[in-house]
Amino acid sequence: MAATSTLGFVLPSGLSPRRGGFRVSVIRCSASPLTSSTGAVSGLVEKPWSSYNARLVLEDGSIWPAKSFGAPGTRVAELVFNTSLTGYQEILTDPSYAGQFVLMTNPQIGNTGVNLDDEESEKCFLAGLVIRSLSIRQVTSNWRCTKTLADYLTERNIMGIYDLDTRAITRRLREEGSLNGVLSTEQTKTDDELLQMSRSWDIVGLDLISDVSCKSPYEWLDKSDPEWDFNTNSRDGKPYKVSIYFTSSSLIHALHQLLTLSLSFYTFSWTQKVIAYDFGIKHNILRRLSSYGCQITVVPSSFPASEALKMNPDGILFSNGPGDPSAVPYAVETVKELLGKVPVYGICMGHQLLGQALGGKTYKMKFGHHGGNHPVRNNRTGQVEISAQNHNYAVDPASLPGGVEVTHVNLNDGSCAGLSFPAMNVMSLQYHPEASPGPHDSDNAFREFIELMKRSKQSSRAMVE
Ligand SMILES: NC(=O)CC[C@H](N)C(=O)O
Repeated sequence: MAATSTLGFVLPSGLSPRRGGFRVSVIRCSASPLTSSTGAVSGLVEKPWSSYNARLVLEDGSIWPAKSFGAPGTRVAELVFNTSLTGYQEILTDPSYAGQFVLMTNPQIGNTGVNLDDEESEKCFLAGLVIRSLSIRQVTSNWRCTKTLADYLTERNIMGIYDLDTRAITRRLREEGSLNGVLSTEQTKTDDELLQMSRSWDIVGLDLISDVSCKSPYEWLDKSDPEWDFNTNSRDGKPYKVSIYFTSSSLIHALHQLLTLSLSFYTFSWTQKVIAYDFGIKHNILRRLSSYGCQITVVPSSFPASEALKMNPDGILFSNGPGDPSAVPYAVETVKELLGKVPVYGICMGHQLLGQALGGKTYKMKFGHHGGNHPVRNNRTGQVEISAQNHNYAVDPASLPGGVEVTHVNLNDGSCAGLSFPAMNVMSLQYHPEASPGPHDSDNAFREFIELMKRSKQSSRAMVE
């Protein structure tokens, strides 16, 4: 098989990426500033090849020499590629990447360092970051930057490697599907040992949610920073209000209208109480809900449905989260218990759990969708949104019972990207309306959830009256 070098040259058959990549890289490295294993600029003149201190070994037997810029060690995970051009800090802190190495197809990573605002959770949960070129201290530049990417990863004990042919690896993943791999800086481990390690591990069937979920319930108050809030319709968290206009001069008619409108005002001005099941929730989901006026309680993945119902919520959100939805039957049971009792909204893992709870099946995709440029068609409006996505599993629409509508379709491969089951006030999206990182086209989905909760409240009020 022909191998591609770190500069993208195709090497003759028989040369492994390891040897080929190594030779060509030396040329490139001699033109770059030298770095130590933590990414710090070194004053010493080193032989460039001496900094090839890491290996990525994939289960298909390919070995990719690289330079380490994060934590040292040896870790096994599934390798996925992400096509986002920006937003690496949000990707690093998205808990849905637990159990995965993320390879960024954008070759320039680290240019803007990291800052205090772009965190999507408290920690980095991914197993490691794989990039082509690392921007180091001299060229990290942004007005919000507080730290270099290398220092950030090292402090958080996350592995990072650079200076390998990410383009060739992406092609491999696209052709062969997601591959398991081992990232190692340990020179004492042989290639064979690392290969065996990658082949004896599997993400399928692992419950990764319980490691990333919160341990006890908490209230969430933070809204999107008004300076960054791209959707003025989210009203900055103010409760919903209606304007009252009188069109009749008749006093009786006016009084009647006033009574009717005050009832609807009562409904509209009521902040929506939402319980958010944390399967690995991203902060921007919570910020967007809060900006739309919701009062949110976040609960752990194991929180009993009966307890959630006792809190009398207006709606329940099932969040994004890592790994295989079939590995967490307890979460599917919780979703089932809540179905039909209160309006529900699923995002990504939440969507997959809803798909299963409704009687459908999920399957593992070839290499999934990870990036900020996925076109999705809204079947109801015919409009196309460019969306942020991060998932390796999908709901099989053919497995769903009658009455469940596929509302959104991924236009790259026709896979199911959204569901609705009006009879039970269910809506869900396979992708990320909260973006972070990514385009904001789908933000309206949060408003649709608010409207679903309001409609359900109005109809239960009508039934009581
Ligand atoms: N972002 C997510 O919620 C990911 C869902 C699931 N872990 C998948 O890979 O499909």
